[in-house]
Amino acid sequence: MNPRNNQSGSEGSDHPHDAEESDRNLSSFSEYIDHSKHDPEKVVEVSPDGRYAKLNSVLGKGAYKIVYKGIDREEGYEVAWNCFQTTKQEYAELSQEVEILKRVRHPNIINFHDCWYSNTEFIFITELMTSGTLREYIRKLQSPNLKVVKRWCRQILKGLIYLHSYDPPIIHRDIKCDNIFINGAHGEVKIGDMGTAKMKIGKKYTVIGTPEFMAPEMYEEKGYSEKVDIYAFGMCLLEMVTGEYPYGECKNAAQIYKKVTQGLKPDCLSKITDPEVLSLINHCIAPEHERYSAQEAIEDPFLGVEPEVVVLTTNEAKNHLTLQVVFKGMDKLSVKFEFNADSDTAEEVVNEMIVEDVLPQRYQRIITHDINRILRELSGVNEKKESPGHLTPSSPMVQMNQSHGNVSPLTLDVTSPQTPQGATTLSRKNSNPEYTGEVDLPFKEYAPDAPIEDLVRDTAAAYHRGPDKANEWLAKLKNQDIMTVGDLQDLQDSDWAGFELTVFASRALRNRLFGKNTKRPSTMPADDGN
Ligand SMILES: Nc1ncnc2c1ncn2[C@@H]1O[C@H](COP(=O)(O)OP(=O)(O)OP(=O)(O)O)[C@@H](O)[C@H]1O
Repeated sequence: MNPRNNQSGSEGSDHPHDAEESDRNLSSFSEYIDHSKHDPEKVVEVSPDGRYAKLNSVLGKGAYKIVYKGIDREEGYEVAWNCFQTTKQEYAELSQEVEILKRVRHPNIINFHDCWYSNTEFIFITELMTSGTLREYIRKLQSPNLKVVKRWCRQILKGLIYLHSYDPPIIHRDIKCDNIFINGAHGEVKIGDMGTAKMKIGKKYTVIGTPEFMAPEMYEEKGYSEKVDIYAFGMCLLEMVTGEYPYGECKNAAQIYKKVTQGLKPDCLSKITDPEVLSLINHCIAPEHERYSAQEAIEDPFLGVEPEVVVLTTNEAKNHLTLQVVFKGMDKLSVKFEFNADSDTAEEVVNEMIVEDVLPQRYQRIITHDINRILRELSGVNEKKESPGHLTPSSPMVQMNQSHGNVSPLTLDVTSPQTPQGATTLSRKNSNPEYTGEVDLPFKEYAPDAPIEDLVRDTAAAYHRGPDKANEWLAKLKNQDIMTVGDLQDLQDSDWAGFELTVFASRALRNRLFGKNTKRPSTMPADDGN
């Protein structure tokens, strides 16, 4: 960057003084002008607050906007300086949208930094992506291998899960490979062109999205949901694996419209031979009511988000374990639970977590199998206690934090994929803004005469169970004349078995009532602090 040109609002800041100064280095003034006109590092405009500088370098042009390279002078980063032609009135109408965009922060979504209006242009500053769009990459790589495709898909879907988790969901409306950007060095993928959908509507263009990527319901003008992004994602996946633009056989938007509204799939779909890829695409481009959500798509077998069970802690006797189901490829998504090897079986515990909607059914076999494997390995360790040298680095035992004493059987921390929690206009459905995983619930103090409803409804809500679940638990407790919290507090451990609650419900309620490390009935094992 040339500091001589850093003058605020200077559309070509060629002040005569600069020219005189430049004479010392250049043979003539005209040569300087010529040179600077093509100097990509020349600052040609500065933001009203002076923080951002637009450089003389066009990164790309789309149907709606021109994007220049820019510099964040406060942080020293390169940024993208986007110019979108619009009226001041339209800009003012976007203010709410802009506030939302500023709050959107996710590693797989291009950051929106700032914006203002200047000379018929809505100017906004976003994160700069260095390696072009996914579309360009696909053309370059010809047919990228499936490992790369999976990595891209997971990242796109993580971005969509994030957007759709807002309440109401943020709908991108124009997902396509040209709007997905890559940062070369690490193959990092981010969704771009955020928020321009509303601007394009403002401009009264007949088509909001891109016909090839638009779900049938978008043509119908009856309203649509965030599922339109999943349809578009399905079309992106089709382009990634075939290298062809969907509906390439159509000559114009009208032909595409006809095919899409008749439910006819793009011709290139027939070129897909991998059954897993085909199945995922079909789930994404299915009619709206059958279509995957972003969460379901990322859990599809093709993307290989397979659960794995790891041992977090164990007592010395290796019969009280804290286990955690971790979903590979899904950051921080986990289900943590206590397991008593003397009284629990893997089959029962997994089954209960499925009944309680903590785990999706399709993982039943693999998780049960994994827990049994851990139990086998642990009993093997018990038998070979005298010779512990047999542990290999890959053994789950190596991940174990040995604890001394008993692990509380009451702890149950769960973060499940389906944890919607209603909220105000624009809050995240997930209670934790960072998706940091576990929901650690402290016990809550209840007066002994508090109605049992208070405890049950609180606990159900805390573990993201719906009112139906809470009513089911309540009915079972009331059947046994449990009317107040005090009635439960007085019980012995063995009494809980009589309620016919699932292990999950029982543990959740007891966890809430007695806490992990604090109050507990005298009959329960002493806590070692784990
Ligand atoms: N954040 C960015 N970093 C780097 N280059 C970018 C960035 N955003 C846009 N570009 C470049 O600018 C070009 C135009 O941007 P974009 O496609 O978003 O414009 P548009 O008018 O909204 O698009 P469309 O025609 O798809 O509606 C892109 O193809 C890309 O080359």
